[in-house]
Amino acid sequence: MTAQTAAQAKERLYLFDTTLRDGAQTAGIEFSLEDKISVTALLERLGVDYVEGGYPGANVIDDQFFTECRTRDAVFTAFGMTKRAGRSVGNDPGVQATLNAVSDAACFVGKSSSHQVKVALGISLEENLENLRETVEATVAAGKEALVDCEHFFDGYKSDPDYALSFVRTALDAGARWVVLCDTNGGTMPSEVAAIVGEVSKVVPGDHLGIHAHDDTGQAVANTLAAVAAGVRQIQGTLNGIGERCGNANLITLIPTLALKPGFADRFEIGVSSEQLADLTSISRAFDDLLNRAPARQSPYVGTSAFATKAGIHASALAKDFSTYEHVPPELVGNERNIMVSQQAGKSNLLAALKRHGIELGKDDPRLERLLRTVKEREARGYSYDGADASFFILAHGVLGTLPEFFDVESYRTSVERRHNARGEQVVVTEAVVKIRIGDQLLMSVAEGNGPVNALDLAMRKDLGVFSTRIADLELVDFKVRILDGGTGAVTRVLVESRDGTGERWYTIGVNTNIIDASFEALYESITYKLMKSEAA
Ligand SMILES: CC(=O)SCCNC(=O)CCNC(=O)[C@H](O)C(C)(C)COP(=O)(O)OP(=O)(O)OC[C@H]1O[C@@H](n2cnc3c(N)ncnc32)[C@H](O)[C@@H]1OP(=O)(O)O
Ligand SMILES: CC(=O)C(=O)O
Repeated sequence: MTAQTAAQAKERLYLFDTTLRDGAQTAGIEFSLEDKISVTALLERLGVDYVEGGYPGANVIDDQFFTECRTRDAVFTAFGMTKRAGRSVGNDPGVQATLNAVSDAACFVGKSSSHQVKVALGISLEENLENLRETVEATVAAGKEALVDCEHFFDGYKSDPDYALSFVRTALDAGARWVVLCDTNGGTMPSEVAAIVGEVSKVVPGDHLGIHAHDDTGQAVANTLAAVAAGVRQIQGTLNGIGERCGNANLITLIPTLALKPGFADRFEIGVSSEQLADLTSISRAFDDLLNRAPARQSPYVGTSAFATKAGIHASALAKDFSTYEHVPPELVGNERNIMVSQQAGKSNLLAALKRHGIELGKDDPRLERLLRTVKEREARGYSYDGADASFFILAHGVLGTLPEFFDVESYRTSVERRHNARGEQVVVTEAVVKIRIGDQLLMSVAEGNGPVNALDLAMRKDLGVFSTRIADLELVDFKVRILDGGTGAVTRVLVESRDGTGERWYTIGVNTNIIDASFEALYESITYKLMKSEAA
């Protein structure tokens, strides 16, 4: 068999991301509308097939999201629950909200365990199947791809296999494209998943079956792989494994396993290209930055420790051949090995990042070595360029000597005053004064804001002389602060997210012991990036 026919013989696996739906059920995580739009962009960068954007009708943000957001390539999916008993689909506001959302597909959850139907819904088993059938038929009639999440499927199958299977069959007969077998409580073992999916596959074609696994025994990824090996062809999961309770199957772990490991890479293909795979580490860390949390160092494939070694014996063997202590080359997933002898790997990483920004450098260019040292020195002080690509772009141009000098902030001052106003009410007034030099011209601006950073931002952008029109559509979307333990005292890291009229979003970073100055640095770089972008345009 030639390589081409071998590739053709591979079966397609479909990746369904539920970061914005099940992930939104994670304790401690609340997505804003802007967060949801940013996560969607990350998911499209990654190359998943389906993006489940949320639950229309459940809250205002999800309603807004489904009117304001679209996906480019992925199937945009709205979530909902099957219609309630005793009313028609047309009279069920929940079902209608899901069907009326602007989306390509609708995924409805229904209970496939007879025990759950009796206890949690309190309706007859037949009514539950009827609710499912009518909901799926309405979805198909609305011109949408229909998916059904079979809630409590594995527990339901263990206690009443006939009912669990009749639920699956009803969904398919009504026109569902996918029926997704859910380990809702997350307690099923991989051997049980393999056996049950094996049984289901005897009566339902695998290319209609999906798996949705929770991580309550730390085996969501193992359960997902067991299900794929036993026949399912759609995988549900989330970025970095967030989700209800202990989380969902982690797509960031599953994707490289499916793409690189024997038993999967040779049998299946996924919609993630090798270039997208090489972006995996960056996407995972950008998502953590968006959540305002430190990435887990020991995350498989993408953690900073995933390819790190401290042991001298390992380092010596690695210097001879990296495969001695690495299960896959880190660059395949965009990570880097972290050992004393790894200067080449660091450079390769930088070369890839520079290329993303249209900067081509030779591997022997001495400026690359200087940039690598600068990045490492700054990361040791608290900078993190994985989630701040625009700041990396500016840093690179600075080190390469190609950073234009648009404007210089000669000085700034912020003040916060708590006082009584004329009516005797207590008010807090914040003000910023900024002196900006553009060539020979000195401009001074004053602004009041909600707080010192807001005032500083407004003052900086109030009058940028000849550059004012070029930043007119610049908008600050988000502002995140994290206190880092720098070892010698607390350091503040500020991440600013900006966008402009073209819809492009970029991230800049500032680090300082002083939160205002860290914010100033991130704001200044955001404006500089925008000016460089407009210059290139
Ligand atoms: C396994 C999962 O993760 S499924 C996804 C779960 N996600 C969420 O629940 C997050 C968003 N949910 C919400 O905002 C709210 O729960 C809403 C808007 C959907 C519903 O709110 P409410 O109408 O106030 O109902 P509430 O949340 O209290 O209870 C759920 C109701 O749905 C019913 N229900 C649950 N699943 C289904 C189903 N598949 N089909 C029909 N009805 C169902 C329950 O019996 C209960 O009805 P009851 O109040 O008559 O007993
Ligand atoms: C649908 C879903 O989230 C579950 O069953 O866990």
